[in-house]
Amino acid sequence: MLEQWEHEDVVMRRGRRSGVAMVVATHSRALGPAVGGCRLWRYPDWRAGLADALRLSKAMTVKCAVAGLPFGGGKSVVALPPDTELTPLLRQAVLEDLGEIIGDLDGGYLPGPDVGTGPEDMLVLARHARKVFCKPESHGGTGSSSGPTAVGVLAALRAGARDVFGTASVAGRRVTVSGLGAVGGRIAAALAAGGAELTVSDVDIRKRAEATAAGWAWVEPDEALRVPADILVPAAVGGVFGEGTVEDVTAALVVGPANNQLTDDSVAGLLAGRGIVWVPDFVASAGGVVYTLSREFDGLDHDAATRRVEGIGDTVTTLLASARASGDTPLHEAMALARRRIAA
Ligand SMILES: NC(=O)c1ccc[n+]([C@@H]2O[C@H](COP(=O)([O-])OP(=O)(O)OC[C@H]3O[C@@H](n4cnc5c(N)ncnc54)[C@H](O)[C@@H]3O)[C@@H](O)[C@H]2O)c1
Repeated sequence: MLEQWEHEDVVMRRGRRSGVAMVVATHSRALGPAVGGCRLWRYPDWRAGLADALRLSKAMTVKCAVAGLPFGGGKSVVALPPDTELTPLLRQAVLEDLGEIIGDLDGGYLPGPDVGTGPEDMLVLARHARKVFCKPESHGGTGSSSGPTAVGVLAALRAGARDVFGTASVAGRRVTVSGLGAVGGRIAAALAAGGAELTVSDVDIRKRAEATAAGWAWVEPDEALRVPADILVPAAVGGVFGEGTVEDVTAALVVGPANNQLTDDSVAGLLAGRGIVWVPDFVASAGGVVYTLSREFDGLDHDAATRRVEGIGDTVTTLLASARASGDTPLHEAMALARRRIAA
């Protein structure tokens, strides 16, 4: 197993308070300290949590490199057993345990929130760790990064629309947003305000009433790829596009925040083969990390940090132009850019 790892450090421990297995994976510090969120999630077993930490930390290295950030990639995963009831006491114990591991790394891995954790949890980690990102604003942090993530996706979407349709405007475009959560909900509202014809989808049926009240069409999640659309925004879970689903996609442009949208990298070629422009998820979803590091590390104010996030649009324009010129996929171009920056 070790022979297959490209990672610099992987620390795995059973929490001494919680008894829960947890991993802190540092993929690369070639460009700077490793940043990446803390995932607190139920897994079938600890191996699945370890695999997730390895995969997600590598994705963070690429995300930071393409976004031009002087940081490396890391991730921490607390692998709760499947039937665990996460009581407030257990939550406190796992966060203290995780904080201790991060503290031992002495600033080599700088955490922030991810699936299952939020700004308040960062206060627990901060008792042990040298630096944590996204503490609540009341404690001097910048809080949740879902707003800036949405801003970055919208910049990527406009750049993609300019490339595919010749205009960045979404007025009159049929757009499907799958997943109306913290990021997808904001994207849907902004697209509707820009005149898009929206169709939305979520596994949480309560979102249907919100969507209907806003005047948006609703589709069940398993129909989201198939419904006629110009642009598809995956804003829910990963693994959306694979050999069995690429054929279903009707949109000419796919761009959204959901992490790890492809079941494997070869799917980028299948999408391109159908004439679909897919903006790599790690490019489109970098707004949160760009904003947070710009504010909390570089000390920029909100407006300046937001301008940096909007720069994701320029990155997408460049990547799509070089993909068009080379005949390679946007994924290939983005990975090549990351490799060049890491090697420089
Ligand atoms: N929040 C951020 O700053 C950020 C940054 C980078 C990437 N992302 C990624 O973007 C995605 C959305 O993040 P979020 O913060 O909005 O999460 P969230 O949990 O707030 O929202 C996700 C939404 O998707 C819905 N959903 C789950 N499974 C679904 C399915 N199969 N079909 C349709 N809807 C489904 C959920 O009910 C929920 O409403 C995630 O993949 C996340 O990892 C988020």
